[in-house]
Amino acid sequence: MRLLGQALAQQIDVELMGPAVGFSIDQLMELAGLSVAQAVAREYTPATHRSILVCAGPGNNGGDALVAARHLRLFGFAPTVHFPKRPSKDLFVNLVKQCTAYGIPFVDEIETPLKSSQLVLDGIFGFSFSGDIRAPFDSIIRTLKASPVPIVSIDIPSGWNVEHGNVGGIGLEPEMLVSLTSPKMGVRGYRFKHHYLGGRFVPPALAEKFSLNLPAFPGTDGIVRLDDVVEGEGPAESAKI
Ligand SMILES: NC(=O)C1=CN([C@@H]2O[C@H](COP(=O)(O)OP(=O)(O)OC[C@H]3O[C@@H](n4cnc5c(N)ncnc54)[C@H](OP(=O)(O)O)[C@@H]3O)[C@@H](O)[C@H]2O)[C@@H](O)CC1
Ligand SMILES: [K+]
Repeated sequence: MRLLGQALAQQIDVELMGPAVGFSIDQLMELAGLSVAQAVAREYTPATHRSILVCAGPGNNGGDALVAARHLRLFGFAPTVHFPKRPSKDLFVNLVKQCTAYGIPFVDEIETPLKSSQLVLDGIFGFSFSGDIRAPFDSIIRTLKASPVPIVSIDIPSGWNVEHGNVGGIGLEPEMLVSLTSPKMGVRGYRFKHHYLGGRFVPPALAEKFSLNLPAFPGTDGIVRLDDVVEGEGPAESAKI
């Protein structure tokens, strides 16, 4: 697999929604979030991990988390959402409405709900994260790091540099990662207990154009389990992007 740096991940995102391919963000987010929920349900059951604290950030990684929360509810889990910084775009307003319509509660702080959660879904930051972690997410990430509740991260563990990984150890340390499109360079060599690839939406021609070398998704599944250690190596030019 070709591991993606920040600029390349963003470029592929733009091409998926560009004139040649024509996806809308709502479509991609629905498929991404559904695949995250499917991966969670593959490894955890409502019998053992019913209460899931979903932490949603201000970008599309947060949108994926809201979509995943809705599907997890349908799969028999009981998600609770913390979404402290909400974009005013219709997409996010409607995702919140949908979660509410499915009976999913929103909470203003995480300390209390974390105590009664069996799993955390980390949709705080995705491939556009950079720099030092700003409030309120700095304290959210500190609280999650101090908790023994296992974490599932969407696309990249929050707080990790997309290309250089968990710099300074400030990021989350999830036991499961669901990479989207293709794993990011920052997770190279890192061992997760469970690592899936989701987001089965890349047209073959686009995968070929960017030499993604994606694994086959089995049958009708939207997810594929990856080896525990990401061994993928980008072609020389990905390091420069
Ligand atoms: N093609 C695909 O694979 C698809 C991928 N998808 C998903 O989209 C994700 C990428 O989404 P994205 O581009 O919206 O960025 P993402 O990282 O969620 O949020 C960035 C925001 O966070 C903030 N922020 C940044 N740094 C910060 C800091 N240090 N400290 C504090 N805040 C910080 C900053 O917000 P601001 O503070 O400016 O309001 C910025 O705007 C991707 O990972 C995948 O999950 C699918 O939905 C669709 C198809
Ligand atoms: K994340």
